[in-house]
Amino acid sequence: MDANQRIARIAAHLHPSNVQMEGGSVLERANCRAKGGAPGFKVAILGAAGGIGQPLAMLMKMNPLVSVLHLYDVVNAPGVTADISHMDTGAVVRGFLGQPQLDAALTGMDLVIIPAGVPRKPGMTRDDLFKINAGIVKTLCEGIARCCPNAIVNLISNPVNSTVPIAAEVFKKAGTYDPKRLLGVTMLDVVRANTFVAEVLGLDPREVSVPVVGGHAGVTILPLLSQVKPPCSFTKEETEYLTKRIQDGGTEVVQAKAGAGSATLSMAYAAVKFADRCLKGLRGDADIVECAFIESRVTELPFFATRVRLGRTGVEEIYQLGPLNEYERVGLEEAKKELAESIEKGVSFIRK
Ligand SMILES: NC(=O)C1=CN([C@@H]2O[C@H](COP(=O)(O)OP(=O)(O)OC[C@H]3O[C@@H](n4cnc5c(N)ncnc54)[C@H](O)[C@@H]3O)[C@@H](O)[C@H]2O)C=CC1
Ligand SMILES: O=C([O-])CC(=O)C(=O)O
Repeated sequence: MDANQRIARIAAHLHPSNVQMEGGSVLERANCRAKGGAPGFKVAILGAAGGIGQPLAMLMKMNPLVSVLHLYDVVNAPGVTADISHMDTGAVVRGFLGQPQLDAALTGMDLVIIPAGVPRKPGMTRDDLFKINAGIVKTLCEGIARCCPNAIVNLISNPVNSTVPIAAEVFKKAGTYDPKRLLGVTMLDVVRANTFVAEVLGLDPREVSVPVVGGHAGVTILPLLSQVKPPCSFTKEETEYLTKRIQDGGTEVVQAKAGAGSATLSMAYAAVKFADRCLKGLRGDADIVECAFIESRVTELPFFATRVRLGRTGVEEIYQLGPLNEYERVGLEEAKKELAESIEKGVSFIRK
């Protein structure tokens, strides 16, 4: 490239219309750069302009495993894309606005993260979001089936206990379903459990690991405090306090935000932590074990969150629950009752 060409290119970059949106010549340049850049994974965020989406996009732009980052939303995708694209990290960022650009956003992706949909307000349950979010997840998953059927999907939109079964049914209908690649994100429950347990034990949360199984709503969130690492024991009061605090962590934030939404920053942190583990699995790293809500035979229910091993093909091993104490056995029965209904609601939304 000679000096004139370089200047023309810089000038084009400075022009306001030069936000890297789908369909322009800048996209072609970005494509060239992406090819010449560091090898890495292609990641799309659907709902990238939202409360979770924006910090999630920022943190994914900082992830060295990502070479291309597609930001899709039905509003404000150009603004968020322009902003994030100025970060001097490796990933090339492109924005996609509205349904007509969904397919372009998804084509070629290795990992799709979905935080699209409405959040709770005080007094609502996650299930109250079903009416709106079920349709959003359906539409987005139809796009994934069309454009990147082999991508790993990290589903964040609530109610996760129903949206994951919805996604599975959409993929089955399209003939693209692979249960190893569909994961409901329950990482925030683990992140909260690690934090609250560490507080009680007087430890650094980074030293604590709490398996959280079941699902992602109220009593379906089942922390296995008998399996905490490092090994420890809790009094009955501590067990009850911790279990309830972990189960109600989302509501704690919804109430504190008083109508301005639900957890966004801690969720973006948890989503990036989880996505990074999925990418490391895809890369072939060994011993990548995390909790996720997936198709499972660990219980009689078709979906259940447990610890899973992630690898090149997604979920490569699903771990059993391990020994439960009496408190956890009672909690498990309660969790399964509610979970069964939420799963059925999701399945019948597509099969109806
Ligand atoms: N799995 C988990 O642990 C958690 C899940 N959530 C859930 O994540 C979802 C998003 O939460 P927030 O980011 O706080 O909400 P938000 O309202 O701030 O953002 C949602 C974004 O989705 C976009 N959107 C709506 N319809 C869309 C469509 N058809 N295609 C693409 N984008 C679309 C909106 O334009 C908006 O930018 C909610 O359902 C919330 O309940 C929230 C926290 C934790
Ligand atoms: O509570 C909510 O509505 C959002 C959520 O899932 C969480 O923070 O765990």
